[in-house]
Amino acid sequence: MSFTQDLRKEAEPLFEKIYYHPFIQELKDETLSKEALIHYVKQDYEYLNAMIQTRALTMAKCSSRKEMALLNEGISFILNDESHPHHNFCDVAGVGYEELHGESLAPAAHHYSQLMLQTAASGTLGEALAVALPCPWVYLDIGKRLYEEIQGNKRHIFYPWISFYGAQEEPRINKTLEWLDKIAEQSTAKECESMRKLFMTGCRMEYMFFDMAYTQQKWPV
Ligand SMILES: Cc1ncc(CN)c(N)n1
Repeated sequence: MSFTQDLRKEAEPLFEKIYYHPFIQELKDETLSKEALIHYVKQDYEYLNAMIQTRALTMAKCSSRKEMALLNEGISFILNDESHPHHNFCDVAGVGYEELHGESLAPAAHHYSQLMLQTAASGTLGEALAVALPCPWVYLDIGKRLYEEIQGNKRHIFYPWISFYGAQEEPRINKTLEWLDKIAEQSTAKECESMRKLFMTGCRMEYMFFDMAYTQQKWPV
């Protein structure tokens, strides 16, 4: 089993917990509250800014144009495409997208963003890739499963969100998995352990992010 296959196996219970979080289940049932949708978009817009910066910091650690191009694709995806699922949520909630920009980060989104940025700034290339891997990987899993469950129903109110994440990022994720496997092959057991821990924490933060949106988590003081 490759390093990333091991990661995916270890994270299986977390992927399950995320999929069965009420945010995702109510999204599937088209009953998710307007407040949760709005809180999610506000926080995710800022989180994705941090992800762009994370990718840029990671790029500074690359040694080839091929590696840089892959990270660049990830940045372009966020800048040019990832507003589509946000627009879907805004349309359902009946709010304008631009109205939701500029929010300060709630505790879970703050912690997740800082973890990625700090790892990308001061960690190794492998650590930077590992901490940012749950972001596309978890959403691909959710999108595929939801797409199957709604049987590709285009009239589902969240069809644009579901179909977007069910397909778009797969080729790039596969390239990243191969890349991380190569890095792991050349790393010590201690370095692999650090990548593993960061990946698992990233998965936990994906759960926390949906929970934050669902409960509309804010700083209590
Ligand atoms: C928190 C979070 N994680 C992942 C994704 C999917 N790129 C996202 N939009 N937001």
